[in-house]
Amino acid sequence: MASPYVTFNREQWRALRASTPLTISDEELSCLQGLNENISMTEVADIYLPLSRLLNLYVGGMQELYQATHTFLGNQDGKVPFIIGIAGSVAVGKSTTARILQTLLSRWPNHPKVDLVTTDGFLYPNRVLEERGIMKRKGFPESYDLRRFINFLADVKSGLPEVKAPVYSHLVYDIVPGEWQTVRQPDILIVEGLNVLQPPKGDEPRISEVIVSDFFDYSIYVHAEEKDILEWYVERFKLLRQTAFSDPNSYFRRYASLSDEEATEVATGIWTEINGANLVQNILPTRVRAQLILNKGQDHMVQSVKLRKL
Ligand SMILES: Nc1ncnc2c1ncn2[C@@H]1O[C@H](COP(=O)(O)OP(=O)(O)O)[C@@H](O)[C@H]1O
Ligand SMILES: CC(C)(COP(=O)(O)O)[C@@H](O)C(=O)NCCC(=O)O
Repeated sequence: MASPYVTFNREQWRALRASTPLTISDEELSCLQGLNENISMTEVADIYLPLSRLLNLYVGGMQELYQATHTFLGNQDGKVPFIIGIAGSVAVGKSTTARILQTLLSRWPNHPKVDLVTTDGFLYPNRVLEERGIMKRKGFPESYDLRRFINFLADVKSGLPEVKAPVYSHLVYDIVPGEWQTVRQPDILIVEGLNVLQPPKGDEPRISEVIVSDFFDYSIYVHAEEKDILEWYVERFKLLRQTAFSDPNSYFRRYASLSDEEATEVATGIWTEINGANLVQNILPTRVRAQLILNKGQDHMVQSVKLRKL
């Protein structure tokens, strides 16, 4: 079967930036660096600027279509946000990709308001996970309140003036009761999480079932070799000892005093038992549904980009 994707190497992808002059100010550069001090600015220029140009063309196309409908109907309905889904493993770089795109996309005059929501807010609270005996399944499909997530997306897409998403804290490792993120009719909403391209539950998809990706206007999968992702996961875990784990409110206070060797062992154990298993069983199989795949190398640099032809 012919591949539905066109593959670009770095040079070919970088060249796609050329036809629209895109410049980035020093202020914006330092803002991006502030998101993640490890981001290389070459990477932003070569990979993420062309991607923001592609997305800008898609958003512009959709805005024109909505305008045509409004003209035809003679009404002035509320704005409908363009929704971008970003999928991939724990620690592959979804949040970093999402925040770079949020910053770059908000520079375009026709869609300045770009909001970002992470799907961890739709995890069940620990109390429910404990009741169901699935505390060690955080991030697996059954750990999310899918109905709530779908309702949230439906409300955003129907143009409601204000839609609230629950908030998850990595520090306390639980949903924060009474805390909400409010989405107010952005031009673009980026939705980032492990599960955003997941198919319907069960072996037999029901025809009437709505799935998360039905609400997406565009979808991106961030991919890397599992051995590299594990390395980034362990690295991040070790760094957290000096930051989040040392906080008195941290759920993982006991990890703050681990030696390098112990930290590597604990992180690798969590990876094998939870995040790696979830990657293989539930996340990687969804890659084929993405409209665009970013293939990252060991140094976090994108080596190739796959773009769906249709
Ligand atoms: N483009 C990048 N360049 C350098 N480091 C990166 C890049 N993207 C992610 N990282 C690093 O990899 C780790 C995982 O990234 P993160 O965005 O938190 O992943 P996720 O949201 O998928 O869990 C972090 O330590 C982050 O600093
Ligand atoms: C919170 C997560 C499930 C990610 O959620 P997402 O925002 O992708 O929906 C994940 O980061 C996590 O905490 N996994 C559990 C195992 C671990 O502590 O790494």
